[in-house]
Amino acid sequence: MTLNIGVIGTGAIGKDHIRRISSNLSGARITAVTDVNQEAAQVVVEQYGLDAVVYPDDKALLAQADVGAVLVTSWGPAHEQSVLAAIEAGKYVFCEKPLATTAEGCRRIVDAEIRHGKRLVQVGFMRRYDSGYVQLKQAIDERLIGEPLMIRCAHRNPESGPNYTSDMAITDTLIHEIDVLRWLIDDDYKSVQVTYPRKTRHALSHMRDPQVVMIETRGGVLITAEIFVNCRYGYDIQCEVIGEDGIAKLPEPSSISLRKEGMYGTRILMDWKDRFIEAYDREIQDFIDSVKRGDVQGPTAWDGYVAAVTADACVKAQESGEWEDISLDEKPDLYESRTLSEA
Ligand SMILES: NC(=O)c1ccc[n+]([C@@H]2O[C@H](COP(=O)([O-])OP(=O)(O)OC[C@H]3O[C@@H](n4cnc5c(N)ncnc54)[C@H](O)[C@@H]3O)[C@@H](O)[C@H]2O)c1
Ligand SMILES: O[C@H]1[C@H](O)[C@@H](O)[C@H](O)[C@@H](O)[C@H]1O
Repeated sequence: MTLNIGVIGTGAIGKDHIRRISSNLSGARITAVTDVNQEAAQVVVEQYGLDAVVYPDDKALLAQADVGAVLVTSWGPAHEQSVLAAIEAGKYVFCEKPLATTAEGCRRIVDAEIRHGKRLVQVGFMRRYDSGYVQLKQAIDERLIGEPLMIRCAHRNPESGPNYTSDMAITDTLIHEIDVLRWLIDDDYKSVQVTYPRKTRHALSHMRDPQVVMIETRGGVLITAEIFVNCRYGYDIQCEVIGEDGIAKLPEPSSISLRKEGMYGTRILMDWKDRFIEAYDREIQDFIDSVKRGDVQGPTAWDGYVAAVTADACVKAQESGEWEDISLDEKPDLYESRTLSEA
Protein backbone atom coordinates (compact mmCIF):
# COMPACT_ATOMS: atom_id res chain seq x y z
CA MET A 1 0.00 0.00 0.00
CA THR A 2 1.19 3.51 -0.78
CA LEU A 3 2.25 5.51 2.28
CA ASN A 4 0.68 8.97 2.52
CA ILE A 5 3.23 11.53 3.68
CA GLY A 6 2.69 15.05 5.04
CA VAL A 7 5.46 17.65 4.75
CA ILE A 8 5.87 20.39 7.38
CA GLY A 9 8.05 23.11 5.83
CA THR A 10 8.31 23.49 2.07
CA GLY A 11 11.62 25.41 1.83
CA ALA A 12 14.82 24.19 0.16
CA ILE A 13 15.13 20.70 1.62
CA GLY A 14 11.36 20.19 1.99
CA LYS A 15 11.00 20.74 -1.76
CA ASP A 16 13.97 18.49 -2.51
CA HIS A 17 12.44 15.63 -0.49
CA ILE A 18 9.05 16.23 -2.15
CA ARG A 19 10.76 16.00 -5.55
CA ARG A 20 12.51 12.72 -4.70
CA ILE A 21 9.41 11.10 -3.16
CA SER A 22 7.28 12.14 -6.14
CA SER A 23 9.71 11.20 -8.89
CA ASN A 24 12.59 8.95 -7.74
CA LEU A 25 11.49 6.85 -4.80
CA SER A 26 8.83 4.18 -4.49
CA GLY A 27 5.98 3.35 -2.12
CA ALA A 28 4.90 6.82 -0.99
CA ARG A 29 3.13 9.97 -2.14
CA ILE A 30 2.74 13.47 -0.71
CA THR A 31 -0.88 14.12 0.28
CA ALA A 32 -0.51 17.01 2.74
CA VAL A 33 1.78 20.00 3.13
CA THR A 34 2.04 23.02 5.38
CA ASP A 35 4.34 26.00 5.72
CA VAL A 36 4.07 29.28 7.64
CA ASN A 37 4.20 30.75 4.17
CA GLN A 38 1.05 29.07 2.79
CA GLU A 39 1.32 30.71 -0.60
CA ALA A 40 4.80 29.22 -1.03
CA ALA A 41 3.40 25.82 -0.02
CA GLN A 42 0.66 26.17 -2.66
CA VAL A 43 3.30 27.03 -5.28
CA VAL A 44 5.20 23.84 -4.37
CA VAL A 45 2.01 21.76 -4.75
CA GLU A 46 1.53 23.19 -8.23
CA GLN A 47 5.22 23.02 -9.20
CA TYR A 48 5.40 19.29 -8.45
CA GLY A 49 1.84 18.51 -9.62
CA LEU A 50 0.93 17.06 -6.22
CA ASP A 51 -2.52 15.78 -5.32
CA ALA A 52 -2.07 17.31 -1.87
CA VAL A 53 -3.94 19.62 0.48
CA VAL A 54 -2.25 22.70 1.99
CA TYR A 55 -3.07 22.82 5.72
CA PRO A 56 -2.82 25.96 7.87
CA ASP A 57 -0.34 24.43 10.37
CA ASP A 58 1.32 21.25 11.64
CA LYS A 59 -1.54 20.44 14.05
CA ALA A 60 -4.17 20.52 11.28
CA LEU A 61 -1.94 18.35 9.08
CA LEU A 62 -1.27 15.86 11.87
CA ALA A 63 -5.02 15.55 12.55
CA GLN A 64 -5.49 13.87 9.14
CA ALA A 65 -6.08 10.16 9.73
CA ASP A 66 -4.89 9.21 6.24
CA VAL A 67 -1.44 10.78 6.76
CA GLY A 68 0.77 7.84 7.81
CA ALA A 69 4.05 9.71 8.32
CA VAL A 70 5.42 13.25 8.27
CA LEU A 71 8.64 14.96 7.25
CA VAL A 72 9.63 17.92 9.43
CA THR A 73 11.66 20.18 7.15
CA SER A 74 10.87 23.56 8.69
CA TRP A 75 13.41 25.88 10.40
CA GLY A 76 15.33 24.28 13.27
CA PRO A 77 13.54 26.25 16.05
CA ALA A 78 10.15 24.87 14.85
CA HIS A 79 11.23 21.19 14.84
CA GLU A 80 10.61 20.32 18.50
CA GLN A 81 6.97 21.40 18.51
CA SER A 82 6.15 19.47 15.32
CA VAL A 83 8.02 16.31 16.35
CA LEU A 84 6.33 16.27 19.79
CA ALA A 85 2.92 16.79 18.14
CA ALA A 86 3.65 13.94 15.68
CA ILE A 87 4.58 11.57 18.52
CA GLU A 88 1.43 12.58 20.38
CA ALA A 89 -0.59 11.80 17.25
CA GLY A 90 1.24 8.42 17.03
CA LYS A 91 2.66 9.25 13.60
CA TYR A 92 6.08 8.26 12.25
CA VAL A 93 8.23 11.33 11.79
CA PHE A 94 11.38 12.04 9.80
CA CYS A 95 12.98 15.24 11.16
CA GLU A 96 15.76 17.13 9.44
CA LYS A 97 18.68 18.12 11.61
CA PRO A 98 18.69 19.56 14.21
CA LEU A 99 16.13 17.37 15.99
CA ALA A 100 15.68 20.38 18.29
CA THR A 101 17.85 23.43 18.82
CA THR A 102 18.63 22.58 22.47
CA ALA A 103 19.73 19.41 24.23
CA GLU A 104 16.76 19.85 26.59
CA GLY A 105 14.40 19.97 23.60
CA CYS A 106 15.92 16.75 22.20
CA ARG A 107 15.60 15.12 25.62
CA ARG A 108 11.88 16.07 25.71
CA ILE A 109 11.47 14.29 22.36
CA VAL A 110 13.38 11.22 23.62
CA ASP A 111 11.15 11.13 26.74
CA ALA A 112 7.97 11.48 24.66
CA GLU A 113 9.09 8.60 22.44
CA ILE A 114 9.90 6.46 25.49
CA ARG A 115 6.42 7.20 26.89
CA HIS A 116 4.94 6.18 23.53
CA GLY A 117 6.88 2.91 23.94
CA LYS A 118 8.11 2.50 20.39
CA ARG A 119 10.46 4.29 17.97
CA LEU A 120 8.64 6.74 15.69
CA VAL A 121 11.41 9.25 14.97
CA GLN A 122 14.20 9.21 12.37
CA VAL A 123 16.66 12.12 12.27
CA GLY A 124 18.00 13.40 8.94
CA PHE A 125 21.67 12.52 9.42
CA MET A 126 21.99 11.40 5.81
CA ARG A 127 25.74 10.86 5.80
CA ARG A 128 25.19 7.43 7.39
CA TYR A 129 23.60 6.52 4.03
CA ASP A 130 26.44 7.91 1.89
CA SER A 131 28.30 5.10 0.10
CA GLY A 132 31.69 6.73 0.84
CA TYR A 133 31.06 6.85 4.60
CA VAL A 134 29.58 3.32 4.50
CA GLN A 135 32.82 2.06 2.86
CA LEU A 136 34.91 3.93 5.42
CA LYS A 137 32.93 2.36 8.26
CA GLN A 138 33.32 -1.08 6.73
CA ALA A 139 37.09 -0.63 6.53
CA ILE A 140 37.21 0.42 10.19
CA ASP A 141 34.87 -2.36 11.36
CA GLU A 142 36.93 -4.95 9.45
CA ARG A 143 40.05 -3.63 11.21
CA LEU A 144 41.76 -2.88 7.87
CA ILE A 145 43.63 0.01 9.51
CA GLY A 146 43.79 -1.42 13.04
CA GLU A 147 42.52 0.70 15.92
CA PRO A 148 41.61 4.28 14.87
CA LEU A 149 43.89 6.82 16.57
CA MET A 150 43.06 10.14 14.92
CA ILE A 151 40.53 11.58 12.48
CA ARG A 152 41.14 14.62 10.31
CA CYS A 153 38.20 16.17 8.55
CA ALA A 154 37.07 19.29 6.77
CA HIS A 155 33.56 20.64 6.11
CA ARG A 156 33.74 23.41 3.53
CA ASN A 157 30.89 25.41 1.99
CA PRO A 158 31.46 27.90 -0.85
CA GLU A 159 29.76 30.73 1.04
CA SER A 160 27.47 31.38 4.00
CA GLY A 161 24.31 33.50 3.88
CA PRO A 162 23.83 36.81 5.73
CA ASN A 163 21.94 35.14 8.62
CA TYR A 164 24.68 32.59 9.28
CA THR A 165 26.40 33.17 12.64
CA SER A 166 29.58 31.73 14.18
CA ASP A 167 27.72 29.25 16.41
CA MET A 168 25.96 27.87 13.32
CA ALA A 169 29.35 26.55 12.20
CA ILE A 170 28.66 24.03 14.97
CA THR A 171 24.86 23.69 15.17
CA ASP A 172 24.14 23.80 11.44
CA THR A 173 27.35 22.57 9.81
CA LEU A 174 29.65 20.53 12.10
CA ILE A 175 26.52 18.74 13.39
CA HIS A 176 26.92 16.32 10.43
CA GLU A 177 30.47 15.37 11.52
CA ILE A 178 29.33 15.19 15.16
CA ASP A 179 26.82 12.52 14.17
CA VAL A 180 28.71 10.60 11.52
CA LEU A 181 32.07 10.33 13.31
CA ARG A 182 30.71 8.65 16.47
CA TRP A 183 28.81 6.25 14.20
CA LEU A 184 31.95 5.65 12.13
CA ILE A 185 34.16 4.59 15.05
CA ASP A 186 31.40 3.45 17.43
CA ASP A 187 32.53 5.76 20.21
CA ASP A 188 31.19 8.76 22.12
CA TYR A 189 32.74 12.11 22.87
CA LYS A 190 34.56 13.25 26.00
CA SER A 191 35.70 16.85 25.52
CA VAL A 192 36.12 19.59 22.94
CA GLN A 193 38.18 22.69 22.22
CA VAL A 194 37.70 25.28 19.46
CA THR A 195 40.42 27.50 17.97
CA TYR A 196 40.31 30.19 15.32
CA PRO A 197 42.92 30.56 12.60
CA ARG A 198 43.33 33.84 10.72
CA LYS A 199 39.92 34.95 9.45
CA THR A 200 39.13 34.85 5.74
CA ARG A 201 38.35 38.21 4.15
CA HIS A 202 35.32 36.55 2.51
CA ALA A 203 33.46 36.12 5.83
CA LEU A 204 30.97 38.76 6.99
CA SER A 205 32.16 41.01 9.83
CA HIS A 206 30.07 39.29 12.56
CA MET A 207 31.56 35.85 11.83
CA ARG A 208 34.58 33.71 12.74
CA ASP A 209 35.56 31.66 9.70
CA PRO A 210 37.36 29.25 9.47
CA GLN A 211 37.20 27.44 12.82
CA VAL A 212 39.05 24.34 14.00
CA VAL A 213 37.33 21.99 16.43
CA MET A 214 39.27 19.34 18.35
CA ILE A 215 37.25 16.57 19.94
CA GLU A 216 38.58 13.80 22.15
CA THR A 217 36.51 10.62 22.25
CA ARG A 218 35.99 8.43 25.30
CA GLY A 219 38.20 5.82 23.59
CA GLY A 220 41.02 8.38 23.19
CA VAL A 221 40.69 9.12 19.45
CA LEU A 222 41.59 12.74 18.63
CA ILE A 223 39.40 14.39 15.97
CA THR A 224 40.45 17.60 14.23
CA ALA A 225 37.65 19.15 12.21
CA GLU A 226 38.01 22.27 10.07
CA ILE A 227 34.83 24.20 9.35
CA PHE A 228 35.25 26.75 6.57
CA VAL A 229 31.96 28.06 5.23
CA ASN A 230 33.32 30.74 2.87
CA CYS A 231 35.99 28.69 1.12
CA ARG A 232 34.68 29.91 -2.26
CA TYR A 233 35.96 27.00 -4.41
CA GLY A 234 33.26 24.38 -3.70
CA TYR A 235 31.25 22.16 -1.34
CA ASP A 236 34.01 19.95 -0.07
CA ILE A 237 33.76 17.21 2.56
CA GLN A 238 36.97 15.48 3.64
CA CYS A 239 37.50 12.74 6.19
CA GLU A 240 40.60 10.69 6.91
CA VAL A 241 40.88 8.09 9.66
CA ILE A 242 44.42 7.38 10.82
CA GLY A 243 44.77 3.93 12.38
CA GLU A 244 47.52 1.82 13.92
CA ASP A 245 48.07 -0.09 10.65
CA GLY A 246 47.06 2.36 7.94
CA ILE A 247 44.88 5.25 6.83
CA ALA A 248 41.37 5.14 5.35
CA LYS A 249 40.04 8.14 3.47
CA LEU A 250 36.55 9.15 2.35
CA PRO A 251 36.40 8.77 -1.47
CA GLU A 252 35.85 11.86 -3.61
CA PRO A 253 32.48 11.97 -5.42
CA SER A 254 32.90 10.24 -8.76
CA SER A 255 33.42 12.63 -11.64
CA ILE A 256 34.99 12.52 -15.09
CA SER A 257 38.49 13.90 -15.38
CA LEU A 258 39.14 16.69 -17.86
CA ARG A 259 42.24 17.59 -19.83
CA LYS A 260 41.63 21.15 -20.90
CA GLU A 261 43.43 24.45 -21.38
CA GLY A 262 46.71 23.15 -20.02
CA MET A 263 45.09 21.56 -16.95
CA TYR A 264 44.16 18.04 -15.85
CA GLY A 265 41.53 17.60 -13.14
CA THR A 266 37.98 16.92 -12.02
CA ARG A 267 35.14 19.24 -11.14
CA ILE A 268 34.26 19.98 -7.51
CA LEU A 269 30.57 20.11 -6.61
CA MET A 270 29.19 23.42 -5.32
CA ASP A 271 25.97 22.35 -3.56
CA TRP A 272 25.09 20.00 -0.66
CA LYS A 273 22.01 18.85 -2.61
CA ASP A 274 24.28 17.32 -5.27
CA ARG A 275 27.08 16.07 -3.01
CA PHE A 276 24.74 13.87 -0.97
CA ILE A 277 21.95 13.30 -3.50
CA GLU A 278 22.19 9.50 -3.36
CA ALA A 279 22.45 9.51 0.43
CA TYR A 280 19.24 11.59 0.69
CA ASP A 281 17.50 9.18 -1.71
CA ARG A 282 18.58 6.18 0.38
CA GLU A 283 17.66 7.72 3.73
CA ILE A 284 14.15 8.74 2.63
CA GLN A 285 13.56 5.38 0.89
CA ASP A 286 14.70 3.64 4.08
CA PHE A 287 12.27 5.79 6.10
CA ILE A 288 9.38 4.90 3.75
CA ASP A 289 10.21 1.18 3.79
CA SER A 290 10.71 1.01 7.54
CA VAL A 291 7.49 2.93 8.30
CA LYS A 292 5.64 0.42 6.13
CA ARG A 293 7.22 -2.41 8.14
CA GLY A 294 6.39 -0.53 11.37
CA ASP A 295 10.05 -0.61 12.40
CA VAL A 296 12.03 2.64 11.97
CA GLN A 297 15.75 1.89 11.66
CA GLY A 298 17.63 5.12 10.82
CA PRO A 299 19.39 7.61 13.11
CA THR A 300 17.39 7.87 16.34
CA ALA A 301 16.07 10.64 18.57
CA TRP A 302 18.87 9.57 20.93
CA ASP A 303 21.40 10.30 18.16
CA GLY A 304 19.73 13.72 17.81
CA TYR A 305 20.09 14.26 21.59
CA VAL A 306 23.79 13.22 21.59
CA ALA A 307 24.47 15.59 18.69
CA ALA A 308 22.76 18.46 20.53
CA VAL A 309 24.67 17.86 23.79
CA THR A 310 27.94 17.74 21.83
CA ALA A 311 27.03 20.88 19.88
CA ASP A 312 26.25 22.73 23.14
CA ALA A 313 29.71 21.83 24.50
CA CYS A 314 31.31 22.96 21.21
CA VAL A 315 29.50 26.32 21.40
CA LYS A 316 30.65 26.72 25.02
CA ALA A 317 34.20 25.93 23.88
CA GLN A 318 33.89 28.52 21.09
CA GLU A 319 33.32 31.14 23.78
CA SER A 320 35.72 29.93 26.49
CA GLY A 321 38.68 28.81 24.36
CA GLU A 322 39.08 25.99 26.93
CA TRP A 323 38.55 22.23 26.72
CA GLU A 324 34.90 21.63 27.65
CA ASP A 325 33.41 18.34 28.89
CA ILE A 326 30.71 16.53 26.96
CA SER A 327 28.49 14.61 29.33
CA LEU A 328 25.48 12.54 28.33
CA ASP A 329 22.56 11.04 30.23
CA GLU A 330 22.47 7.25 30.37
CA LYS A 331 21.26 5.72 27.09
CA PRO A 332 17.64 4.55 27.51
CA ASP A 333 16.79 0.90 26.72
CA LEU A 334 14.56 1.92 23.79
CA TYR A 335 17.68 2.90 21.84
CA GLU A 336 19.71 -0.21 22.63
CA SER A 337 17.91 -2.22 19.95
CA ARG A 338 19.53 -2.71 16.52
CA THR A 339 19.63 0.43 14.41
CA LEU A 340 21.01 1.14 10.95
CA SER A 341 24.35 1.93 12.58
CA GLU A 342 24.55 -1.53 14.12
CA ALA A 343 22.88 -3.52 11.36
N1 LIG B 1 20.46 17.15 6.07
C1 LIG B 1 20.97 18.16 5.41
O1 LIG B 1 21.99 18.07 4.78
C2 LIG B 1 20.23 19.45 5.39
C3 LIG B 1 20.42 20.32 4.31
C4 LIG B 1 19.72 21.52 4.32
C5 LIG B 1 18.88 21.85 5.37
N2 LIG B 1 18.75 20.98 6.40
C6 LIG B 1 17.89 21.32 7.55
O2 LIG B 1 16.54 21.36 7.10
C7 LIG B 1 15.83 22.42 7.76
C8 LIG B 1 15.26 23.36 6.69
O3 LIG B 1 16.33 23.92 5.97
P1 LIG B 1 16.09 24.64 4.55
O4 LIG B 1 17.45 24.85 3.97
O5 LIG B 1 15.07 23.90 3.78
O6 LIG B 1 15.51 26.04 5.06
P2 LIG B 1 14.47 27.01 4.30
O7 LIG B 1 14.57 28.30 5.02
O8 LIG B 1 14.73 26.97 2.84
O9 LIG B 1 13.05 26.33 4.56
C9 LIG B 1 12.42 26.29 5.81
C10 LIG B 1 10.92 26.41 5.59
O10 LIG B 1 10.24 26.16 6.83
C11 LIG B 1 9.15 27.06 6.89
N3 LIG B 1 8.73 27.13 8.31
C12 LIG B 1 9.33 27.77 9.32
N4 LIG B 1 8.66 27.56 10.48
C13 LIG B 1 7.63 26.75 10.18
C14 LIG B 1 6.58 26.15 10.93
N5 LIG B 1 6.46 26.38 12.24
N6 LIG B 1 5.69 25.36 10.28
C15 LIG B 1 5.80 25.15 8.96
N7 LIG B 1 6.76 25.70 8.19
C16 LIG B 1 7.67 26.48 8.79
C17 LIG B 1 9.67 28.35 6.27
O11 LIG B 1 8.62 29.21 5.86
C18 LIG B 1 10.47 27.79 5.11
O12 LIG B 1 9.68 27.63 3.94
C19 LIG B 1 16.83 23.08 8.68
O13 LIG B 1 16.67 22.55 9.98
C20 LIG B 1 18.20 22.68 8.11
O14 LIG B 1 19.22 22.61 9.07
C21 LIG B 1 19.37 19.79 6.42
O1 LIG C 1 22.02 23.21 6.21
C1 LIG C 1 23.21 23.05 5.48
C2 LIG C 1 23.46 21.57 5.23
O2 LIG C 1 23.32 20.86 6.41
C3 LIG C 1 24.82 21.30 4.62
O3 LIG C 1 25.06 19.91 4.56
C4 LIG C 1 25.95 21.99 5.37
O4 LIG C 1 27.15 21.81 4.69
C5 LIG C 1 25.69 23.46 5.53
O5 LIG C 1 26.76 24.07 6.25
C6 LIG C 1 24.37 23.71 6.24
O6 LIG C 1 24.14 25.11 6.32
